[in-house]
This record gives sequence, structure tokens and C-alpha cells, in this order.
Amino acid sequence: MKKIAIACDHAGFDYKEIIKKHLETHYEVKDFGTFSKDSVDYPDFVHPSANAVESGECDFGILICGSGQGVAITANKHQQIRCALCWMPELAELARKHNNANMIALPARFIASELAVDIVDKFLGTDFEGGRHEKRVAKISCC
Ligand SMILES: O=C(CO)[C@H](O)[C@H](O)[C@H](O)COP(=O)(O)O
Repeated sequence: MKKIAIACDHAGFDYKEIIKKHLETHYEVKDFGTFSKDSVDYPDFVHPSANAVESGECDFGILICGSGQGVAITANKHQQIRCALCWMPELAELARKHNNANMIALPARFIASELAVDIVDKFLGTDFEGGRHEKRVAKISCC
């Protein structure tokens, strides 16, 4: 069973709970918090979840904040993380097919929760295409 890391800040808390419940029948989900709607700082939750994906403890990661920006920026500080900010399923599909993204960032304040679930399903259900994209992805973490 694939293991999924999930993390959010206060703005993403409700969506994290919805997505986690949706995934738990088909995946093992490791929840890195936050665990309430109390105001927090997203890097405190993103770094541990990104570490889990980077180390191989988790196969993929899902991050949620208000705009998706803060969590994506934070995750992408990790050398082995390719985190894609997605607001429609087609972007999530391309992030997997072309970029071999291993984390996804969702903007809870800008998309409906049903759409967020669809985006996650597309992300987790799509494989990397490889081919011409292999060398491009390899070049991302060259420095
Ligand atoms: O990281 C963000 C923006 O770059 C997220 O959208 C946060 O959820 C947002 O900044 C939180 O804002 P708040 O006013 O503290 O609720």
C-alpha cells in the first residue's frame, strides 16, 4: 500500500481532513498536522512532511494552505522534492506525467473541496511518462 504524507496550515485544515478521509481506504496516510484551525506557520508542518517524502518513508506528499504558495515554496527548498501547485486536475496530471512531481500543493481558499479531492486523485493516479522528460527532471536538482 502506498504511503502518503499530508500536511497543512490552519487555512488548509478542513481540506486536509476531507482529503485524508477520502484517501484512507486506498492508502496509508501519515498526517504531519496541523491538527486544528488555530493559526500556525506552514513551514513547521511542511518540512517534516517533505523530509518523509525525500527519505522514501512516504511515496508522495499532499500540502494545503490558503493559496498553496507558501507550502509549495517551502517544500521545493528540499533537493529531492518536486512540489507542484495545482488548481485543476489537468495540472496535477501533467505534474506527474512530465515533471514526476512527488508533492502537490493545493490552494484551499481558491478551490472547492470536491475539486481538491479530484485533483489529488488525478495526481496519485498518474504515472511519470519518462522518455524525453527524464533528462529534464534530472537537470532540476543539478546544483
Ligand atoms: O502560505 C500562504 C500564503 O503564501 C498560505 O496561503 C497561508 O495559508 C496564508 O498566508 C495564511 O494566512 P492567514 O492570514 O495567516 O490566515
